[in-house]
Amino acid sequence: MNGMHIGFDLSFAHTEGAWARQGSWVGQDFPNVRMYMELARTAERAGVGMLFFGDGSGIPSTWRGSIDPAVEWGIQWPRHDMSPVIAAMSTVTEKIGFGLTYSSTFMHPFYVARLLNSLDHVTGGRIAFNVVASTRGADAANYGFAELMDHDLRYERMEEFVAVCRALWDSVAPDAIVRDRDTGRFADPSKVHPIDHRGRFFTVKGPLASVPSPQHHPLIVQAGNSPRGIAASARLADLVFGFGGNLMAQHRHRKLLDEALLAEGRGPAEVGILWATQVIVGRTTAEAEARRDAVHEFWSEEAVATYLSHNAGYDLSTLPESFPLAELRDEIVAANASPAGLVGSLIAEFGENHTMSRAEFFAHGRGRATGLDHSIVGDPATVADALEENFAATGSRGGYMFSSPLAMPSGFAEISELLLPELRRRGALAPAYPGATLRENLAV
Ligand SMILES: Cc1cc2nc3c(=O)[nH]c(=O)nc-3n(C[C@H](O)[C@H](O)[C@H](O)COP(=O)(O)O)c2cc1C
Repeated sequence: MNGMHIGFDLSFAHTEGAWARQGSWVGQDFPNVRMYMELARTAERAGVGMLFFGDGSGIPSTWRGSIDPAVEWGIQWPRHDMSPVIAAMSTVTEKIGFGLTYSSTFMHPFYVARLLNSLDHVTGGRIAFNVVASTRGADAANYGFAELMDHDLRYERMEEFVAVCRALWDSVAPDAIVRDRDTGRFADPSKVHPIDHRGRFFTVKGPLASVPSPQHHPLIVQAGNSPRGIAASARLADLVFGFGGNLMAQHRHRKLLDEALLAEGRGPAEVGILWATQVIVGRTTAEAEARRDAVHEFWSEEAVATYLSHNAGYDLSTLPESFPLAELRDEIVAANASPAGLVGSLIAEFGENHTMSRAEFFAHGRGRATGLDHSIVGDPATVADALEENFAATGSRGGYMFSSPLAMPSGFAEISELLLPELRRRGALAPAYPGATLRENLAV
C-alpha cells in the first residue's frame, strides 16, 4: 500500500468569483503565466503529484440559450488551451507532473499524440493526458455538431482514439535514434513503422514524425462515471478521476471499476482513483468556516442556474414547478448528456420515483455549484482525519484531486502549507517523487 497521491485541479481556479475573493492575487490575473509558475514551485515543495487542467471549449449557454450570464459572472469561462502554461511551469520545477485534457470526440488523435509527445519531452516525462468524451452542447457547437454524439458512441470513439495514440507512440522504437556523428546516420529505418490504422472513426497512416519521449506513452487518465464510461476506463486508463465527497457513490464507482478491470484481465490494484474533492482548510476550524461562508456571496440564483444547466446539458429554466427525478434524468439522457452529475446523485439519495419541487432542486443545486454539499472544512487535523477515513473506505488506491480552490493562489497555498505537511507527518501520503517520470511517481 502506497499512501495517498495528491493532485491540484487548476481548471476553475480563476472563475466563479475565485479571482475576486480574499486571497486572490491582485495584479496577477488569469492567464498570467507567472502566477502558475509560482504555484507550481509551491506545490512541488509540498510534494504534490500533479497539477491538472480540465478542458471545455464552449462558453456555458444552456441556461435560457444565452452566453451572457456566463460571460458577465465568469462561470466556467474564460478557458484557454493550457499546454503552453504547462511548458512554462515545467521549466521552474523538476519533479511535479502535469495533466492536460483533450476531447476524443472533437480532436484528432494524430494531432493530440504529437502534441503530447512534445510535451513529454519538454517536461522530461511529466505529462498526463486526461481524455474526455465531452458532455456539453456548448463544446460540441464549436466543432460542427448540432447535437451531442450518442453517449456510448463517444466512448467507442475514445477507445479507438487512445488506441491510435498508443500505436503512434510505439511507431518509433526507443532505440531507433542512432545519431552517429561519425557516419552521419540519424536513425535506423527498420525501427520506424507506419501504423496503417483504418478504424470506424479514424484513418491514420503514421508513423509519428517524432523522437520517442521519456515516458513513451504519457500517463492516460480518464473519468467515466456511467457503466460505459467505466468500461472505457478499464480498457484504456492508467489512472482514473472520480467524483469525491459522497461515500456511497465512491463505493459504487470503485466496485464497478474493479469488476470492469477484472473483465479486461487487469488487476484492480493496478488502477487508482483520484477523487475530486473540495477542501477548505484554515489554521483553525473557525477560520475555515468563515472562508466557506464567504463563498455564498458570489453565487447568485442566475450563476447557480447557469452552472447547473451547462453541466446537466439541460436548460433548467424549463423545469416545471415539480417533477419526478426519473423524468428529468430521461430528458438528460435523451439529449445525450451525462446523467452522472447532480441529477444522478439526487436519484441515488431519494430514488428515481421521488417528486421534487423546483425550489428544492435549486437548493440542492446551490450546494453542488458552490461545492459546499461535498466539501471538507476545518483545521488541518480535522480535514486530514476525514481524508484518511475516506481513503481507507474506498480501497486505499489513488488519492485526491483537490478542486475549486476558493481563491488563486491562496487556496492551493493553504493546502500545500497547512494540510499536506499534516498528512505527511502522519505517514498518510505516498512518497513524493520516488521515480524519474510521472508514471512512476503516481503508481499505486
Ligand atoms: C476530476 C474530474 C475531471 C474532469 N474533467 C473534465 C474535463 O476537463 N472536461 C470534460 O468535458 N469532462 C470532465 N470530467 C467529466 C468526465 O469526463 C465524465 O464526462 C463524467 O465523469 C461523466 O461520466 P460519463 O460520461 O461516463 O457519464 C471530469 C470529471 C472528473 C471527476
